[in-house]
Amino acid sequence: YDQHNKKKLADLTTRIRSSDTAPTYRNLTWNDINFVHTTDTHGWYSGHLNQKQYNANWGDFISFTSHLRQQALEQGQDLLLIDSGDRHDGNGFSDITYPNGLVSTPIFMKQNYDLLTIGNHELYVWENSRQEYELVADYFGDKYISSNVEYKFENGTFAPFGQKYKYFTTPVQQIRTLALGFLFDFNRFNNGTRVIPIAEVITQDWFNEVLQQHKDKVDLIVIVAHTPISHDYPELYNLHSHLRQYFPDTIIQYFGGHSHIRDFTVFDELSTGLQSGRYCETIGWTSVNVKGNVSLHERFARSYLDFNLHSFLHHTNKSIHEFDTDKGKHVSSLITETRNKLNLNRALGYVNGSNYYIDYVPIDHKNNIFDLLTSKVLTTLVPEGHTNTTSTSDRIIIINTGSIRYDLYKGPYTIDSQYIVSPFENLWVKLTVPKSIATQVAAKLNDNGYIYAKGQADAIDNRRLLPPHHYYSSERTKRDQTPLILSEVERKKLSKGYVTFDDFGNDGDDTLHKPVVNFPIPNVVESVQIHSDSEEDIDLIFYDFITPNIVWALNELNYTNFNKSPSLYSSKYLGDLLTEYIQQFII
Ligand SMILES: Nc1nc2c(ncn2[C@@H]2O[C@H](COP(=O)(O)O)[C@@H](O)[C@H]2O)c(=O)[nH]1
Ligand SMILES: [Zn+2]
Ligand SMILES: [Zn+2]
Repeated sequence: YDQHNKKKLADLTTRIRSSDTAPTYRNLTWNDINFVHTTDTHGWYSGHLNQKQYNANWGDFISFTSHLRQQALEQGQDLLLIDSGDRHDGNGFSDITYPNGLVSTPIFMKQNYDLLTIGNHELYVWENSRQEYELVADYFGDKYISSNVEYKFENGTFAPFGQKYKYFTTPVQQIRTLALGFLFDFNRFNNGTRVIPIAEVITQDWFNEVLQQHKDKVDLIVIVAHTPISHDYPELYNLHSHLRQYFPDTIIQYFGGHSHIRDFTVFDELSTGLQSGRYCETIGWTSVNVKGNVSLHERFARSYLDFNLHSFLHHTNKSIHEFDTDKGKHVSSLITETRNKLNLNRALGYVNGSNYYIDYVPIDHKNNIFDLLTSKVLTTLVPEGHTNTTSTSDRIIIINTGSIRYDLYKGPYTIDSQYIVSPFENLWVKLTVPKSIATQVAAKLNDNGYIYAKGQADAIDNRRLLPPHHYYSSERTKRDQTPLILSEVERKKLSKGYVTFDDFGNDGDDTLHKPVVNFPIPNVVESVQIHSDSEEDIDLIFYDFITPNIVWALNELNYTNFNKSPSLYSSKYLGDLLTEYIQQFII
């Protein structure tokens, strides 16, 4: 804890002292009921050790919410903590253990959430689902809401993770609340679980009986979802139309996730949705006036808080010396101890020259990580049983961009860095196909919009498996942030960060930033390694995880004459390949 806090204090004092970088903040708007939301934390509970603007850890977050709860109480208002799932995959803190999350999830659980639900990353591997059911859902009891995801017992029966719904009255304002939880129509769940699509749930008797039973007893509906709230992703909007049949005049607050963006959308005059980014970069805030006949903007307010101590001190009006609670301090110590035990900070190499970004630069830019992978790193992939690549024949290697989880920053490259960038332990498999076909597969997989494009959200659409890194739907654009106070902003140098344009405008980010631009990234990228003109068939190599997508693309290309189960090409994980490349070459 001391080591962690000394570094943070040092960061902080430099920032506070050098007033030209001290950020300009937008304050939170409080109301009858206030919500703090996290989603897609993906194991980032240590904080971002090399990004000051996200330098708070889970212990700081616990201290922060403890002060917010106190403030709500003093103001005679309610405050609820909500999480929308995806709690590992993408950080060494969660992924270095088997199963993922073994030591990180208990730290996540130290935060006393009031409502939480399950993400798709809790469903790929059965061990994670069992941990989620037996540890997390069991611990949170009726606060864990999952209306459409179930866990299968050995006897073949199913039960929801936690509860299918929760009906309760809030402690301060006595707001009668019905809470439901939904995962998007995810079809890669392991066979010890199942996901019932929202479209099916709204036809089920149990669901409509719950709505019918509560239709005159509810002041507020809360939907905790691991489902995007963007307008061009239909599932929650279809749910909303159904709910409005039973609750035409009830306030409905949605909390979304999965697409890793900051977002706030208006469902109707009495309903909005908040989504709170990813990777402990963002804490989402929304407050709701549940009384009276007020306008949309008087009823709802939202903020996106940068996950850093400076922001937390500002919003709680605490000094660094009075901020840490005992529990927050304890969790910070636990994180430091656990990281040391896991040896996560052990350097494996060094990234010298520059950062390699996922989408801060165009996909073909020399500082784009996919350019580094396809033009350099993947050329070093050696077939199983071979010792070098000299003998490799012409080949094309395809990876899904969703498998690369974060930028590669210059400086020490540690065990943690490897998991942060490329956590998935996928085998490489191959199909030998005509060159003329192999060269079209990546384009075929990229010529489809992600599942958010209208009409493509149906269950058979296997393109859902390949979302771009984080998805800004077509109507989302990046605009310069309206300065809070022009003269103040002119005088201060803004740091780069999120500038979020949503249905309420672009004043949601609590910290003013110079916008980072997110360039579009495709579903897949390919490393084309063809050196001869021969018309021989070539090896098409890809992660075993994306086999369904490759098979889909080959069928779409009317090429069906292949063995449906590809053969093993290499068991060298991409993360290890990248590490070896960094150790071998100065990049
Ligand atoms: N190559 C692999 N990609 C994977 C694997 N598991 C997930 N993924 C990718 O992640 C996204 C979903 O991430 P989310 O945080 O947005 O839910 C998924 O669509 C894949 O692109 C894996 O084992 N291997
Ligand atoms: Zn996620
Ligand atoms: Zn997800």
